[in-house]
Amino acid sequence: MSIGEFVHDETPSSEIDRLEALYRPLADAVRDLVDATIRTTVDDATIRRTQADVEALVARLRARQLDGPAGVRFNSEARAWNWGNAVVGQRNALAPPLHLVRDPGGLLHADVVLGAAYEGPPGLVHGGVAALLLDHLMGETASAGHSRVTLTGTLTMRYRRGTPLGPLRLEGRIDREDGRKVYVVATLADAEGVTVEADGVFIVPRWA
Ligand SMILES: CCCCC/C=C\C/C=C\C/C=C\C/C=C\CCCC(=O)SCCNC(=O)CCNC(=O)[C@H](O)C(C)(C)COP(=O)(O)OP(=O)(O)OC[C@H]1O[C@@H](n2cnc3c(N)ncnc32)[C@H](O)[C@@H]1OP(=O)(O)O
Repeated sequence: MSIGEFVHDETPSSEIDRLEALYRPLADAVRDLVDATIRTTVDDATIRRTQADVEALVARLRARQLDGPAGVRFNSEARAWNWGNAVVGQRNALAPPLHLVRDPGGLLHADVVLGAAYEGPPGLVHGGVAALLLDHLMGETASAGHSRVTLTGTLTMRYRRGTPLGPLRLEGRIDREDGRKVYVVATLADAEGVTVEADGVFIVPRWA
């Protein structure tokens, strides 16, 4: 099969910390720009002027850039960084981003606030976004603290009721394992309780 490489990169963790602290506020500002673009009600001239400003900023950043996506890199200290990841990427304004917390006992959880950029039905989280976030949390759950690589094999969602935009919690845990197959269960919940239940088979690929 073909997959981009996990690249061994000897950048020290302290330098990764410094770079993340540099880029995170930029990604936050771009995320805010996305939200503002959806919700603004300013006049036409202001929209056109803002578009020109944003185009100038894009040109400034593109003065020097990677040829392709950011990929996943890791160093000998077992520090991994995947800055472009659609769910947790520290430099990706499309990612909420999810901050995953590993609890004693094997549960993995994340608290997140989803705004206007993640809307599907009016006022509700897009079903595909719910699946995106759950998929990632479940993949990380199956990978057991990056001790192994797993890929999503099959993912099943049960949407029990609409998930309102706003503060949400995701939780995942390993249900059982069978050879290279890791069965994971997870939930997405608002303050009133579970809105989406997911179960999936995550597979340690033959090549890993
Ligand atoms: C190397 C250095 C590593 C360093 C790592 C460091 C840091 C890592 C840091 C971060 C990681 C970053 C992100 C990861 C976290 C989350 C990402 C979210 C998850 C995703 O977003 S991931 C993308 C979507 N995902 C795909 O893109 C998969 C495409 N697909 C394939 O890559 C293959 O298809 C694969 C691998 C699935 C199987 O390939 P294979 O050759 O290994 O499997 P094989 O045929 O040997 O089957 C073995 C047993 O699994 C059963 N089985 C097979 N396929 C199944 C399926 N689909 N569903 C249910 N069961 C299935 C068989 O029935 C058999 O079962 P049995 O043994 O009982 O017969």
